[in-house]
Amino acid sequence: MRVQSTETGTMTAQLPQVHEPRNDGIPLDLDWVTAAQANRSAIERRAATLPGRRSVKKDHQAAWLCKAIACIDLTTLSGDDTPARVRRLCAKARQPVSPALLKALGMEGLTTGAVCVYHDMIETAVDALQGTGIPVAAVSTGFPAGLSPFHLRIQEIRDSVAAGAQEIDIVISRRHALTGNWQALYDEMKEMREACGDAHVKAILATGELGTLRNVAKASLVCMMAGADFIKTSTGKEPVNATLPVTLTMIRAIRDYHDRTGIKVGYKPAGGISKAKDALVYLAMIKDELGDRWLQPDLFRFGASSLLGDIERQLDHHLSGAYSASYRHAIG
Ligand SMILES: O=C[C@H](O)COP(=O)(O)O
Repeated sequence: MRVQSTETGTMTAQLPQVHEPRNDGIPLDLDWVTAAQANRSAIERRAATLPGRRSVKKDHQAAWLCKAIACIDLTTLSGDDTPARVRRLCAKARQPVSPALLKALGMEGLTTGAVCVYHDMIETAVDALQGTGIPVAAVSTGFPAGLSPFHLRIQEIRDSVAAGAQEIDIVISRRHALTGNWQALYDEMKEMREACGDAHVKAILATGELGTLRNVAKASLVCMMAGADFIKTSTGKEPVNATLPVTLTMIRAIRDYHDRTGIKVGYKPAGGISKAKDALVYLAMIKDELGDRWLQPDLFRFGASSLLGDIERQLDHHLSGAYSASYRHAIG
């Protein structure tokens, strides 16, 4: 059996990579930013209907779960990270589920989208992923608070790129959004994007600290105008991380930006996404709001440390009819 279809159309778990032009950004358009709205009650009503709306079963579900794996930034961001833990994570990224399972699903060669680590672990990860094509993403700029001196944050980006990170997850200064200083946010983001060079940059908004969905919408637009390749919800360290209302707000900003500029920016929900069924809701929402093109790793990622383990468990169940113990899928 090969898992290649979904309930609503054909989809392989790893579609051929299409290369979009990067988002080089546009001048800050304050009129557009100021006019951005987010109707919290309407967004929350819509978000509340999402989990029950689309249910995918059997082979369709397995295809969507393989798609989710291909879009995971498999993450470890702990104070007690060690090279050995990062090497185990990289082994999991290379072979996210057991060879027998992959063979049965016809998904040999499936990998996660990236491995995401702190700066100090980049070289270990690059070494462990050699020959796989799996990029290393690094959280830089004084993650998670982003409050170290600005020149050090810029230097950290440069150091992370020099160490081999192909993707840089930066954190924005929340105070710029909270005080409505959109020019400062734009300038900061632009300088960070420049420091990344050819490495792609994901702008972490830390939405749980931005106060309102309207701020989330505005900060999303400003970061895209300043050249973010992806906008990302959270560090995983805020009290509230990725949510469905925040996701609707951010992906509608992405849609708006695409409608007006023709440029596609990626989306990364991160923090607290640990269940396969939640991943399916996110994928269905992306399909509905942005379309199939965004269901590829160059435009969509999950930032997650433990989601892969639950997906593996569900795929195991799909083939064997029985649930394995979660300790069998410890990493990821
Ligand atoms: O960017 C990724 C997040 O830090 C991962 O969060 P998580 O550990 O809640 O999955």
